[in-house]
Amino acid sequence: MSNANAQSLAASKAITSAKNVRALYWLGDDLRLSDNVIFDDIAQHAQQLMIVYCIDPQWFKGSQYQAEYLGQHRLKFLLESLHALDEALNQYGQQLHIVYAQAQLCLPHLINTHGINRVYRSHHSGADERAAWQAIQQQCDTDIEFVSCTTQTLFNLPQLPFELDALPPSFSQFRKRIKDSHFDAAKEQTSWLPPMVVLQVQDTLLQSWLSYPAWLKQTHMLSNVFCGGEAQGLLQLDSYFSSKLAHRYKIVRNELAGWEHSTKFSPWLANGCLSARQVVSALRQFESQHGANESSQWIEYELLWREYFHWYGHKFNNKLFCFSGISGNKPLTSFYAQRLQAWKSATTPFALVNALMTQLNQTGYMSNRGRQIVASCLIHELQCDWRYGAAYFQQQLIDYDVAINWGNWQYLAGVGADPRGGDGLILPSNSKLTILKANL
Ligand SMILES: Cc1cc2nc3c(=O)[nH]c(=O)nc-3n(C[C@H](O)[C@H](O)[C@H](O)COP(=O)(O)OP(=O)(O)OC[C@H]3O[C@@H](n4cnc5c(N)ncnc54)[C@H](O)[C@@H]3O)c2cc1C
Repeated sequence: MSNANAQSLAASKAITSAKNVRALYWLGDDLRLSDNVIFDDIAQHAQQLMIVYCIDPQWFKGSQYQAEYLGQHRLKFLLESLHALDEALNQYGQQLHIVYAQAQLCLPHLINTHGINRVYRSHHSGADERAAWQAIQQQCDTDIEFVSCTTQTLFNLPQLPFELDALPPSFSQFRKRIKDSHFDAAKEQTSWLPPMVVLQVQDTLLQSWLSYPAWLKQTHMLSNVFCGGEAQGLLQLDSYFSSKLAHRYKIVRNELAGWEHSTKFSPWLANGCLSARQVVSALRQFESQHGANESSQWIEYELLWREYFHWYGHKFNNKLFCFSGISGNKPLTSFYAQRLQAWKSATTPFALVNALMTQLNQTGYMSNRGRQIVASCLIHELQCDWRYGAAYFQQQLIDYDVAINWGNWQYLAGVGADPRGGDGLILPSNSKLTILKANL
């Protein structure tokens, strides 16, 4: 199934007229009702609906890079986002079913036992997520329709002025190419959703998936300044643009700490509680009221970095996780257990790195410049394989986003896009200490 919204939705409309649609919406990084093309399509074409989010038990097992997929801070933000969405859905007479099971295992079962004939999913920039989507399709009858739509990026694939295979090799070229392209404005929330598909609760398999372990609910013990959910994301959007902070963004965005030095939209964007289009709409409104300057425009520039990495993830698939990245050149680094452990536990010889890692460990967030510093330290000072750092960020960051995270790590390791750097921080190897000294 193509990810092109226009094409998949047009196809789904043609089929819709002929049948009664019992839809299943498998949620991922699209935890919102507003500006969500999938909910809009469901409202128009489905007669019944089941909404599911799968928490995969594998997420809590160690990976090959000695980190979990999902740490406590991420889990807390995710659960808050899911519960907020469930509450919002209740207003529509709907419910979010959170199942503790691998999607490839439980979704085909749910689809087959509940007479589902159409499945929706947001098109994901992660290779594993896309593989899971394919695996589910292969386990279902061929007359079930699978519809995948873009909800994370500004542009849809057909709106890009090039084929995905021809994605420019550097961010600067990407930015030039899309300069005159247009994306859709953010949309309002749907006013209606179809009634629920009634769950076969006597099904013992389903019962076991619905009763997820008690420890999963313990994350409220953690305190954090960030709170997940669409309403909280919209509140942060409103709060940021109600002030004049955007007029100073470029000047202060590289500060290492401070709530107001950057937008802090990333956790909500990563979980899809906010859309990039909503951010751009709010930014344009701010600029029409208060005027644009270099700083306010720089917010859109950073969102284009995000956009670039998303399409980069779509294009390069598993190369995102390769030691030699997309460049094919292996960095001169290795795996050093003790150095990695010192880095993770904030006990390196570098005070600044330790302070930043402590911040990450305690909150699940770190500023962009902080991330660049600790990543450069792991790669260039401690000479560790960059993938161990990327995997630790994956576990810890509440704004973890597969393409942005692994793309930025590749970039800093010199094996990704634009390896000579476009953001002013990539250092030649003989000046690797400069970054630490400059910030001490
Ligand atoms: C090694 C490393 C790993 C990173 N991992 C992630 C990640 O997993 N998830 C994530 O969202 N960001 C990641 N970033 C990018 C960036 O650090 C965060 O997006 C930013 O710090 C989030 O804070 P903010 O929302 O206040 O950003 P702002 O400075 O206010 O920027 C606004 C938005 O622009 C986007 N953005 C900003 N910087 C970047 C960037 N370098 N690359 C792509 N998009 C950007 C984000 O969506 C951000 O919310 C990483 C950066 C590095 C160096």
